[in-house]
Amino acid sequence: MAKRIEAHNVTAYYGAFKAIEDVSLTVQPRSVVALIGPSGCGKSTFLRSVNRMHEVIPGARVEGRLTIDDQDIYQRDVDVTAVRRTIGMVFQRPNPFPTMSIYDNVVAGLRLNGVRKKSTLDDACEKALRRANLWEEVRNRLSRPGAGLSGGQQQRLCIARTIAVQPQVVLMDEPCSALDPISTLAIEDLIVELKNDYTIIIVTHNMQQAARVSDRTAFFSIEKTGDPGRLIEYDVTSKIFTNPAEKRTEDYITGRFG
Ligand SMILES: Nc1ncnc2c1ncn2[C@@H]1O[C@H](COP(=O)(O)OP(=O)(O)OP(=O)(O)O)[C@@H](O)[C@H]1O
Repeated sequence: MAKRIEAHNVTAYYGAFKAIEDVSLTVQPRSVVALIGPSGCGKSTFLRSVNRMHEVIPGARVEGRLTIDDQDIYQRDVDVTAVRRTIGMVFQRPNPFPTMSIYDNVVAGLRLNGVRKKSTLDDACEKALRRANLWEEVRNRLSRPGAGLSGGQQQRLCIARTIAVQPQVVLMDEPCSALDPISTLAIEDLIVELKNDYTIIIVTHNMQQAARVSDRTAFFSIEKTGDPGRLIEYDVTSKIFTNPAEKRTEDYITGRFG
């Protein structure tokens, strides 16, 4: 199920502004990669280019090659909706559909894909909620609004909604930044578990989080304001945090800059 992601010289623009330049990296299937770096260095931009969300912004475009198991997702004949279905995304703030029940939130994507059979939806709902470590907490209130859950539960609901459509890659953009420490640890445990089935890329400002959940870490940075973000160093997470090859990485992780 999980897929390998390869970026080759990915450059992304917002109109004339080049936000990231020549980013090349490979993410192995069933692994977690953390993207770290100072604000504005292009972590979210890179993340959104992996499921073709970047181009949703007017004037935004991507150059270079991005492949998912050798399929170039920017090729002209690629079905963008299919790409986004394969590559799920979890955002900074939990964003359950506010008027929908917990159940309807989880199966929303399946319904969009045309699944109507109640038993199929029921099974998928339970499976996704179990996978997201939320089933026991919500099994008796599936018809209640998703918006009535705590922040941490809402984020796990959003993860359940994302995995219900069986993506192969899950992108997470600071998924814990709005959560308390206990909910954060629950999400981190979940990320580590989900790695058994999915390829995961996570943007995080929290170095301990990157160290706890990721196999590899990519450090992005910018030289000066107005310059594009670049990938400075990409390596096994323990190496990045204990013995980075680049001085700029060391300065960042030790808090000397950024
Ligand atoms: N919609 C947009 N239109 C124009 N420029 C944008 C847009 N979104 C981001 N940018 C710019 O692109 C650059 C990279 O932004 P991005 O959000 O990818 O950085 P980031 O590393 O994720 O930052 P942060 O850690 O603060 O979330 C920044 O200079 C930012 O101002």
